[in-house]
Amino acid sequence: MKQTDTPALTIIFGATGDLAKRKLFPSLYNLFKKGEISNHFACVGVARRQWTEQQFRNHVRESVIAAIHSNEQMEEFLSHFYYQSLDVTNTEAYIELLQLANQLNTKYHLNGNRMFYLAMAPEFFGTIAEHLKRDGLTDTNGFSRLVIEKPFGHDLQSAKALNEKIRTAFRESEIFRIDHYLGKEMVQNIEAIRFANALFEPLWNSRYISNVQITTSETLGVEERGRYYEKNGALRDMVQNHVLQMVALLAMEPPIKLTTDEIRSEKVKVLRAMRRIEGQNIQHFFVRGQYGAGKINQEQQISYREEHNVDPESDTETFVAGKILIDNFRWAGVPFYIRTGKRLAKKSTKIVIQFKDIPMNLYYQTDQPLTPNLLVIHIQPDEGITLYLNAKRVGPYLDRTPVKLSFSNNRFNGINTPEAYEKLLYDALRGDATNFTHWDEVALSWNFIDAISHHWAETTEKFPNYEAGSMGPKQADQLLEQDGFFWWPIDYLDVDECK
Ligand SMILES: NC(=O)C1=CN([C@@H]2O[C@H](COP(=O)(O)OP(=O)(O)OC[C@H]3O[C@@H](n4cnc5c(N)ncnc54)[C@H](OP(=O)(O)O)[C@@H]3O)[C@@H](O)[C@H]2O)C=CC1
Ligand SMILES: O=C1O[C@H](COP(=O)(O)O)[C@@H](O)[C@H](O)[C@H]1O
Repeated sequence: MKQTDTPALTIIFGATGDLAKRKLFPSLYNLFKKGEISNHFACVGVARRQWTEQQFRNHVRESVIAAIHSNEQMEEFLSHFYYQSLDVTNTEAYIELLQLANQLNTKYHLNGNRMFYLAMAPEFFGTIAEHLKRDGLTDTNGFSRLVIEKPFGHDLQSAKALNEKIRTAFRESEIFRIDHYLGKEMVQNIEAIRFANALFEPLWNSRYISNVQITTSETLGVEERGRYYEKNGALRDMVQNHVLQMVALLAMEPPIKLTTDEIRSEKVKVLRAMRRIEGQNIQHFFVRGQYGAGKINQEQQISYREEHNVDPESDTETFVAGKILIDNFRWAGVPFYIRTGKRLAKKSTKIVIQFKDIPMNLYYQTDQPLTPNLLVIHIQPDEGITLYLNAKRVGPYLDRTPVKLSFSNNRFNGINTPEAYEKLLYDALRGDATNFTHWDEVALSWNFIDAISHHWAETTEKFPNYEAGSMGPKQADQLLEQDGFFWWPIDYLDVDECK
């Protein structure tokens, strides 16, 4: 059986919350079943409510069953779970946690290794980190790692303040900032597609690529997260982190080695090269939207302003489209279009690389342009790659027709590709920080985003400006039309539609 052979105690702060229930416990269970966390593992759940150990174990069991409908090895798995009721703002409480950590260290032979997972509201991140150090939890003869959830700050200034606080207790190499998109199979595949194929890398530049399109659309609204979303909006919630990380992976230079530091250093260069758009100019580059009522899959949806915990006159954006320019030798003049939004027509994340037209059309109907070559990376829910080419249509005429070469990861790896959180937890336990964001990346991303959010805070938009079930406001289409492009429709691109 495969084992990380990394004994460790995982302490989850916010263990009774939504993220722990939906993502963390099912991921730990999968790792346990696959033998990827060893028997030398223990997990302590921390939250305020006064649960017994048994109540907590029942909660973990229910969470796992609800998420992955499996009960196998469950009792053995649950026997590694403990609970500590604690208010993280209470200075006294950490002493008991330290005692429990020490006991479990002895019982499970954990070599003093500790991973602190902060699955709580961000206002607590700094306080917890400070207490962990002050009360001796980080003072261990094994490793001490902090896994920290988003949002990492609200803007550059608050992110810096948070970073300074956590850096009093943890070195940069001990901090694992989660961006769950970096745990997705096909996001990780971007590097392999680019750097393991002789076919693409020579073409991966402004001479051959006309534009890049990244769409990450959701059918969900804000669900129970209205309070959080009101303060953040789509720009901070999705673009600052997930979308810019995908841009960086697509645009970076080949690293000299596939190591954490080399990859991060190339991503940082892309984020530095992104043109910072300011003031009135922003309206030519970025579009915001907010959903009104509408239908998705025949079901009527309410408008954003009617959602729970949302201001009925809210100006928070639930949709962003933008054009990003990367001012370096490779990408000068190539627009990277991005869009993300809630209550759109379909749940889908796709990247389209559109190649430039060939210099001359020799085929029948030369007055009509050939379909451009496209490379589509399907991130979710379908996983795969499609290459759109032109081929000769069967028959006597020199006519051509578009054809697709498709690879579906679902068919290749089976449908159960590991959940992003499972991979990221595994990486953090092994100490591999490649798929976590370095502080420099976070700071540069905020610097880019702040210019837009500041401008938007000073100006208004007529909201709502798109219907639930559509693909966003019409201004998002105009953003491409002004450059002579259009968004490739996501239905047309679906991998499973391939003939
Ligand atoms: N849920 C999701 O899908 C995602 C969440 N995230 C991030 O993960 C983090 C957690 O989110 P989520 O799980 O949704 O939040 P929840 O509100 O569901 O959970 C918050 C948790 O914190 C505990 N808590 C609150 N105050 C205290 C306190 N003073 N002392 C100790 N425990 C406390 C709560 O338990 P109790 O009330 O018992 O104290 C609960 O376990 C956030 O940073 C969020 O942005 C990121 C991506 C997705
Ligand atoms: O980080 C977040 O991501 C989810 C979308 O994640 P996905 O894996 O389902 O694409 C988004 O709904 C949420 O608002 C945001 O905080």
